Amino acid sequence: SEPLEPNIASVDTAPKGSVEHVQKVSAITDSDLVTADSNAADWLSYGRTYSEDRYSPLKQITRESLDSLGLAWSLELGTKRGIQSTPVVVDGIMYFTGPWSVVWAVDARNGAVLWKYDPEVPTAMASKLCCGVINRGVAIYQGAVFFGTLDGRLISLEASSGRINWSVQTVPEDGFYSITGAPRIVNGRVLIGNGGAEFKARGFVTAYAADTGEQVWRFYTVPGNPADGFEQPELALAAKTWNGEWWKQGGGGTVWDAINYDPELNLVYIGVGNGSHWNREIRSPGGGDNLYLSSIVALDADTGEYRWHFQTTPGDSWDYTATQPIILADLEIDGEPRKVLMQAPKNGFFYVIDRVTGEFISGDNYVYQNWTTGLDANGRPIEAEGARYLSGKAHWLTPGPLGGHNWFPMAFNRDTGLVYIPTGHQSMAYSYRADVGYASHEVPFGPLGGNMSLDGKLYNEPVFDPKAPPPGQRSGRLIAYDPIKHEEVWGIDQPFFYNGGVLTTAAGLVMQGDAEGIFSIRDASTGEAVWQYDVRSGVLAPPITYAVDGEQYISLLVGWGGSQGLLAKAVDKLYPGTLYTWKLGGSAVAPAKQASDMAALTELTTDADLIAVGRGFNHFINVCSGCHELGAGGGAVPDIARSSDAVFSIYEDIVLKGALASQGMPNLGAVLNQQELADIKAYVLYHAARLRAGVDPMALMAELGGLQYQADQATRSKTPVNNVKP
Ligand SMILES: O=C(O)c1cc(C(=O)O)c2c(n1)C(=O)C(=O)c1cc(C(=O)O)[nH]c1-2
Ligand SMILES: [Ca+2]
Repeated sequence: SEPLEPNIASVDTAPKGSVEHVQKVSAITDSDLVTADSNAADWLSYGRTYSEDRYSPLKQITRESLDSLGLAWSLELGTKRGIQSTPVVVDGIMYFTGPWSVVWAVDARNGAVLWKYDPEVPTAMASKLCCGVINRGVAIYQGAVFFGTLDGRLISLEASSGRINWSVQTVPEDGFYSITGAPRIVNGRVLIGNGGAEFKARGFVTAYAADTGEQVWRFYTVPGNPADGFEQPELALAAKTWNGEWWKQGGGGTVWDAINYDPELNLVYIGVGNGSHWNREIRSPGGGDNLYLSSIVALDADTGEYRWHFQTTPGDSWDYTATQPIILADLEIDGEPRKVLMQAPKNGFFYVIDRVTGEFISGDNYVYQNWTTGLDANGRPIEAEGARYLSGKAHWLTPGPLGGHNWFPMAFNRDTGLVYIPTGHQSMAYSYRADVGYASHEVPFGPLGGNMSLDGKLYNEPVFDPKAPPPGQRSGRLIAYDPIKHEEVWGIDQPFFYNGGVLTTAAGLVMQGDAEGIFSIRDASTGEAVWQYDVRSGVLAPPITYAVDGEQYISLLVGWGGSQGLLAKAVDKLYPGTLYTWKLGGSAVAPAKQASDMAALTELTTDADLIAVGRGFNHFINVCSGCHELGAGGGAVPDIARSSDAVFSIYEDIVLKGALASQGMPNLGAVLNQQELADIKAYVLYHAARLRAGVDPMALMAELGGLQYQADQATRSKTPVNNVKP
């Protein structure tokens, strides 16, 4: 018999989807969350259970029954921005987030929308985000739906109606903080982190009482100014690993994705991000490990007090965050049962850590990396010569700042013992010249400010590694990794760098959507694709599976965007964001009508010099790129490089006078002057011309990084070019 019925309080009398039904089934308790593993039918929290292994016990959909798998329903979401959310499902009611932190409640049997809540994030917020207007999901508990907003609010909604219970501002309002990650529920509290370490942030995670929104505890990941005193005793110790006046730039260490909980140990595990600035030499001159950057930190769930930490990348200089998803598992290692946590952070090593003590068990490369020659017996990286790029040369390092693995959830299958990881291969020339310094203290992003370029060759002599992916080349690979034998069991190469998160099931299946717009179900033991469906837009989000009324469903949110979607297209046709759901015998037809070919790139040309183009690129990144995905095709937000001549003819009115303010394009008259606007136009037309000439988009990014640097050099003695405040 298959475990297809939820073991949470079900309602027999009220019809599914009615207020009475939703009220009852969304009244999730702590015990429902602790026993979520035995509730095969539902998907109660971000990673399905507290272990966040994304392993579903459902097995109605098998290799054998796949022949009859078909679309049950689909729902168009009216957006063309990136979608990363993991839906949660309880007794046939599904909740998820879309772009701009909008929340949806739908009937999981047919896609009927029960309610939708738009927190009305100010559109100007887009310029304070590294990676698009994305959100990774909600938490449900005691009749409420919790989620974070891009502008830093944590909101509780009534699950049955979408009406607001409470809302709290979780970050300083004047900063560059944002929330993209999903909240987690721990013992009556809602835990939420934030992002912003590419700008100017000091990381922290906060616990709020689920019923009132009152703050219970907050844990800062990096020390502030010692003169102000330390909020937590271990920060005094941590401060000894920092130098200079790091607090002026916040230090970084944002907790923007992984938060796990082990109910038995009553420990919370947080994944801590990169430094701000990226380059330690600027952030903390003279060195230091810079605790707790790029670490996994264990906290007491009740008090938020520090218990232990494991630092994956001491003294991070590469944006090697350790925020990547964490999976809790019980493994037998050298004949001993061990309670472990597993993570594949950006730095290219797959870690198995004792989650009771923080002891390092193993760390192996899951992708090619060249910033170390390996790890020592305690898991500390042995840095390769030149890895800190202080030599006056540009060092071609892999992984680059997008990591060997980013936020895309991996999955662990207890039956095969394998971890399925969506990995990526890419490099960057990290480079620094002390004589250049930073032009901007607001935006320490890769190519900005002249300390790093995307390929470095225009101003610092590059040191290349022939084994690392060369400039402009990025690819993906879904791997099945054995955490005990330390080996890849199978791997599927993928042409594009970013592909979707992963789900695995007790039927021996692994599921993932990819950047080409194909959703694949694979044999978990061999990787063989046994079923595929064309979802027609690049996929970022992970699939989930659930059961209602004895039928198993698979759902996947589709919508291309995020940090890669801002730069590069996935497929040539643009479809609106869509939620697809399949079941055995499903015969629904996918919506077809709204597909549109991309508008052609403009053929207008520019006679501006390359310095103006470099300046324009700089302004574009600071002011425009939060919304406009240049050259990528555009979606709800038009691609400026594909504007019509008519649009270009009123370009100044649009940007400096608010001609399209009613359609969401802010009036930037107070932000940009006419010269800056002319530079941006020069850049846009240059970009379009280079793409029309067939230049690879990633190689073009590298070229533009160099032009930006030259422009910065040219204007450095006069006005800093990087000081535009959005
Ligand atoms: O340092 C940060 O605060 C921060 C935040 C985020 C985010 O909130 O999405 C990303 C990153 N860093 C980051 O380094 C990164 O590679 C990244 C990729 C994405 C994405 O959505 O595709 N977000 C983020
Ligand atoms: Ca980052």
